[in-house]
Amino acid sequence: MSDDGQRPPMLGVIGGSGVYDITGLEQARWEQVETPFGDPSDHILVGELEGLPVAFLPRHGRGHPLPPSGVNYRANIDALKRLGVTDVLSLSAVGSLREELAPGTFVLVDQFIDRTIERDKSFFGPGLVAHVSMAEPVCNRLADLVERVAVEEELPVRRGGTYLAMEGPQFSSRAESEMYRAWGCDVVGMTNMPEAKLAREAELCYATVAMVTDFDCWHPDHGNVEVADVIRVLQANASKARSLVEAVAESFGHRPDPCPQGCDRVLDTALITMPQARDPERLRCLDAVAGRVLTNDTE
Ligand SMILES: CSC[C@H]1O[C@H](OP(=O)(O)O)[C@H](O)[C@@H]1O
Ligand SMILES: Nc1ncnc2[nH]cnc12
Repeated sequence: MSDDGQRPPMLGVIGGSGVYDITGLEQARWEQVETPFGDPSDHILVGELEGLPVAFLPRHGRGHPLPPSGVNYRANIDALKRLGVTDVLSLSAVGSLREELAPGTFVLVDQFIDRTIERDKSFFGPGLVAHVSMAEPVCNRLADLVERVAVEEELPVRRGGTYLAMEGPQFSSRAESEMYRAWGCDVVGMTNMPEAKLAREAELCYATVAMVTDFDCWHPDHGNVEVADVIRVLQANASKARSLVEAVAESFGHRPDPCPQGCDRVLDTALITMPQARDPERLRCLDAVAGRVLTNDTE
């Protein structure tokens, strides 16, 4: 932590389907990180990119053993924070719900609708209750940077869009797909919730590059989505995603600090349980996620 209380920048990258490593890391090593919430999806690849400390975590594990509902999202976010990560860039495969978002498009989503039902969605709970705002779930500072770099790299990028997070693992029925379109959603995936909620609770800046791989099942001129389509499009785009990560790391140092949106301070106003009613066991588990605001409780 620096004199002004800021943690030095460190980029965390969560790779989704088809992105199980990143390139260009110096002093790269896979590290095992233990958390009070269980095991992360895999060991975490730590190193430096363009002088910036970077941590990469494959969301489904190397080789993709974990389904979307089996990912331990709390452990993943806790582990990244524990390593010193300040900003999380999520790379995610999504289906398109819009004619103009063709496969190959990189969408910098700015909103989410959470329809997942089987996941631990909060670090907080009995013994320490917190309510963070999800009104603006994506960090604009990070998204601005990714957009600028993507434009420089001449990637087909679109700023803004709503990501519908479904439970899966089955893809949507046509009625569901049409309903998401009627709701004004732009893309559909299975993983960004509760990931974005947990990143917010952990005071991490979070942004997603949603890489469109298919038209789900609503488009009359395209067949229904299959895994093979997703992988084929992702393989065609994986090198673009990797060079985007390298370029983001290169530009990362030149940014205002602290986060203008306040992502790194949300817990200042979120805790509601009075100090005398807090559960010491819960506090111990929150050492990485919320240690900044709990130092008096745990001393
Ligand atoms: C392989 S298609 C479905 C799968 O792909 C997406 O994963 P991720 O967001 O980690 O790239 C989607 O959410 C599903 O988990
Ligand atoms: N059509 C789709 N639905 C849900 N998740 C996806 N990931 C990639 N394509 C998807």
